[in-house]
Amino acid sequence: MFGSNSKPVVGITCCSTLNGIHHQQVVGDKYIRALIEGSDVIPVLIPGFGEQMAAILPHLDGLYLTGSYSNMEPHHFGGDDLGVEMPRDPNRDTTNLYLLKQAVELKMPVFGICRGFQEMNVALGGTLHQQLFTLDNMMEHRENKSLTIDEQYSLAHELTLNPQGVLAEIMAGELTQQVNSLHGQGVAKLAPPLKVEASAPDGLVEAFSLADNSSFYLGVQWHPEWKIQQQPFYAAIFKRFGEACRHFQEIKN
Ligand SMILES: N[C@@H](CCC(=O)NCCCC(=O)O)C(=O)O
Repeated sequence: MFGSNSKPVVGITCCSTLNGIHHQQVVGDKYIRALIEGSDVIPVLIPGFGEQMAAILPHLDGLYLTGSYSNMEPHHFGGDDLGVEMPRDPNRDTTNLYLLKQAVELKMPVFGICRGFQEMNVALGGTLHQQLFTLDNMMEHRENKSLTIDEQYSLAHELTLNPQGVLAEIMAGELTQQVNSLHGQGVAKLAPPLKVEASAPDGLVEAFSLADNSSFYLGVQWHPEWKIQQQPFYAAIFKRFGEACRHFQEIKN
């Protein structure tokens, strides 16, 4: 986008929020900061205005999907509307699901976190548990909102990596890691093109990538963007995404 010697450009899709009576398009500062510091790329924000936003894709070297307190609307994955009050962001749903399918076609590197991870699964035909916390034999994956922010994002459970996955490769075969946990939904059916990269002690899918490794498509349920300098595992994931974007930048033309 900015010349052949420049850093890769990565699109970050926005959330729609209300600021007073005004609708706004926003991305959390921590997500942008981690991308700049950890992946060494130039971030560009993509507003959630639907399929027309795909016109930006030829100018990008990667796509990055953040977490959000909002939940995907269940009709996107064939789920029932449970009739419960929940934060929604239908503009983000439609924009991200469309951009994800296009990015896979282009073999563009994609990295998604928490809600972004859930969107990546649904975009390729997977489904979600809408209320993990009501299921038997599942751990509590939600944060305790009465705690400080540092406490909420502190390490919460173990993760077992797939020895054949990219995460295991990044961590030189160290198959046990620790991660934070701040979500109420989770993967029910994994989309057919995906393979499990990591799982929680209760068996929940915590990370995935494309089974055929045809492109970098890494989704993680936890929040590696939180203080990446303090967690070598988190920093290594951002570094690897940056490398994938640099490689894509080199080969795409
Ligand atoms: N709403 C979904 C996804 C959870 C999620 O992305 N949380 C992000 C919290 C705020 C942040 O750190 O950006 C779910 O509950 O599963």
